[in-house]
Amino acid sequence: MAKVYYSNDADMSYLNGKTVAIIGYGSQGHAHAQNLRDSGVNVVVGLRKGKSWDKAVQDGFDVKTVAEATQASDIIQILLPDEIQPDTYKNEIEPHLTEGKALFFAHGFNIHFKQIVPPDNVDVVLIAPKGPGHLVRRVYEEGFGVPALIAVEQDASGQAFEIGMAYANGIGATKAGVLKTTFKEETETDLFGEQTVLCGGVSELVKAGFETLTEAGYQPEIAYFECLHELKLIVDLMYEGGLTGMRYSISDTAEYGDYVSGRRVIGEASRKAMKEVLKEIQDGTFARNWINEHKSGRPNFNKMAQADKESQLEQVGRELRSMMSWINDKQTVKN
Ligand SMILES: NC(=O)C1=CN([C@@H]2O[C@H](COP(=O)(O)OP(=O)(O)OC[C@H]3O[C@@H](n4cnc5c(N)ncnc54)[C@H](OP(=O)(O)O)[C@@H]3O)[C@@H](O)[C@H]2O)C=CC1
Ligand SMILES: CC[C@](O)(C(C)=O)C(=O)O
Ligand SMILES: [Mg+2]
Ligand SMILES: [Mg+2]
Repeated sequence: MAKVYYSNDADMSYLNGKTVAIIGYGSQGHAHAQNLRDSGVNVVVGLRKGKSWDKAVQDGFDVKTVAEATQASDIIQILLPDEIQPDTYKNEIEPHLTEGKALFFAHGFNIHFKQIVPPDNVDVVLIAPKGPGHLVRRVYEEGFGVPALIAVEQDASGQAFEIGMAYANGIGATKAGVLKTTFKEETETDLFGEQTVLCGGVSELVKAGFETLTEAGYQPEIAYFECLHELKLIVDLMYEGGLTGMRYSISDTAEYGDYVSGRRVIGEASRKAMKEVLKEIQDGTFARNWINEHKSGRPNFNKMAQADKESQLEQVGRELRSMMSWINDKQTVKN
């Protein structure tokens, strides 16, 4: 079982006299910066000129270039998109990463796959909230916290874990619980989860269900409601009460169908495919492919994204969501 740490295990004095640079002010960046500031920590934000820069200034932060923010700080939390991090690190962070500083991440990809190799004389720590940044901020404002993972890859100071726990406390995570892991475990399980279940698995399941119904002659709008729209209702029930909670709320007819048909759809073939995906994550094949895809201008990524955007499922979805006043879909085209 994972070891879990709470507020009593954190000592904020490890951040006394220290400045934290939050590099990036997107989903995670704005939440870490604001929560730490509200917890009394001295924060600067590192960015390039643009939308996020203006927002961070508007939110009252001392905003600097990434190089200046790194220079001015003791703890540097990199909250840039993962594929951008290696170049920004090389050009703007590494030259100012002097002995005794600490490099923080919210996802282990670049350390685990050696796209960033920090010097031996700095701490390397992971604080990964298990929720999107806007939830991390909202729950903190409500007086609670979102659970997070903590991992130490390099402990140059001898205090890397304690500094990490103080940081986790500053963003509110210790109120919920902070689970100890490693960069390897966080990276591999995060990639596995998003590819096979949360993003890749669910998207393909939805597409397959929608196409099966429409090919059988059912109306696309009805297929959309049954295979995508209602997913949220079911996921919300799972989120609140696990599989048992979800099954408590659905009809017995649905529950019986769940038991007898679910495993026919996600059967041995899917489990075998999941094992293959996991192996390619573990042996670095996926990381190598993604890094090369990004470096070569993302031709396949763009092609696949475009194909799904133009699919009947997405066209019907945009139309139907425009009828739903409570949904804020920035992509919905209203007639
Ligand atoms: N999103 C999430 O829920 C979670 C994310 N993570 C991890 O957190 C990290 C950050 O992800 P996320 O918050 O989603 O990222 P976002 O895409 O939301 O934000 C990225 C930020 O980086 C800035 N940025 C992009 N390129 C540069 C650059 N070249 N120089 C300076 N600033 C730049 C962007 O500013 P601009 O406006 O200028 O583009 C923006 O402020 C990643 O490691 C991710 O894996 C971990 C857990 C959950
Ligand atoms: C599930 C997607 C995720 O892993 C996340 C928000 O945790 C990501 O990389 O965006
Ligand atoms: Mg994740
Ligand atoms: Mg991820």
